[in-house]
Amino acid sequence: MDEFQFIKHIEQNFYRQSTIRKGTGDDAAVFTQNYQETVVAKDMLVENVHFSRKTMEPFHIGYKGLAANISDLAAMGASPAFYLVGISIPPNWSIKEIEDIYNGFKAISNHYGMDLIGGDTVSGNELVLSVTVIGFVNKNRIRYRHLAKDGDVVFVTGHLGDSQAGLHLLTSATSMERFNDVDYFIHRHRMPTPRVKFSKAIETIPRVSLNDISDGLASEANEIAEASQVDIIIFDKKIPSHPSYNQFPLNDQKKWKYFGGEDFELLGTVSPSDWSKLEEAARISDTRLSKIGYVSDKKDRSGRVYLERTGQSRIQLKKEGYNHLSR
Ligand SMILES: Nc1ncnc2c1ncn2[C@@H]1O[C@H](COP(=O)(O)OP(=O)(O)OP(=O)(O)O)[C@@H](O)[C@H]1O
Ligand SMILES: Cc1ncc(C[n+]2csc(CCOP(=O)(O)O)c2C)c(N)n1
Ligand SMILES: [Mg+2]
Ligand SMILES: [Mg+2]
Ligand SMILES: [Mg+2]
Repeated sequence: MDEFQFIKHIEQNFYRQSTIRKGTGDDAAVFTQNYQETVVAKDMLVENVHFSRKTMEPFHIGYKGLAANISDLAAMGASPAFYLVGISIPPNWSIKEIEDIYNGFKAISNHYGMDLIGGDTVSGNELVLSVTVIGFVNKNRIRYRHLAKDGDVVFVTGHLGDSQAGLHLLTSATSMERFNDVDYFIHRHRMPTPRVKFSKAIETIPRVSLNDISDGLASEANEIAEASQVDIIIFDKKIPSHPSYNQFPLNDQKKWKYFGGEDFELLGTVSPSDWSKLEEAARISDTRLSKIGYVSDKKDRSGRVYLERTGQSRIQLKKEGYNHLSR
């Protein structure tokens, strides 16, 4: 199969989005849009950085590559519509394996009614995916990070630390039989759920600041605090974790839930007067929701995040976490 046959092979034969005028098959894609805001994001997945052939099957690579991108749309309040895929294919990957990556894309794109409308195919030494997603959101419902205000409630969806726990189970030398809920943690690592349902369910709330957790809670909370120029206080004991999470070494538990990343949960802030609406949205979207802290209303704020631990002094939670260029 050559490059052009490959493209023919992965093209969709019908489109779900009615706004599409031209998908794949010309020099570029064309879609029409009139009243909503268009939201665009790109995230890459690189062999031996984001995954190894030991930790992920090809299907998972495609699934997670698109899930990470959809998560950024959810973090802006946008509904996913389109995606484009740049792929560099090494000679030692079979066409069957590449097809399975695309089966991963198809599985999750199907779920959100998304269409593949373009991309690029090249050969290379390592498998690299560069995915671009496009979504839409109503003008006054964009969930910028800079929207946090004094006195807001700080919340997070789901459980934190699961993804790195899953990676640990996949890579550590100790036998998996020693652990409970192995399949759960591995699934959370390989096939994370972007919180689109929750993001749509909170549409009735006028102001929410939101960030998705790709680099860890500490990093993402600092991004909200810096962008909004507020101080955030987080309660250590309120961080939600899976009932079996306490089976891992204490140090790892702490490391993964604050600095691990790849959980793709949503972290945000909302006015206390809208908290009950948020709870209702969590209920109807079947999403776990936890109140984990608050935005300080003191005057001397500096865009920092602090961690409150029972019986111990308050410490600053620095912007540490997964960082590609920390060298
Ligand atoms: N190489 C680049 N060129 C142009 N803009 C970039 C580049 N890398 C990142 N950005 C932009 O910087 C901002 C922050 O990107 P970042 O990747 O940190 O956010 P994210 O996608 O939410 O996190 P993550 O990649 O950890 O999932 C975004 O606006 C992004 O588009
Ligand atoms: C084999 C293997 N080794 C390490 C990791 C951990 N990891 C890689 S990228 C990342 C943060 C998010 O990246 P980005 O900022 O690009 O979204 C994390 C936690 C992994 N998943 N697989
Ligand atoms: Mg990114
Ligand atoms: Mg993000
Ligand atoms: Mg990152």
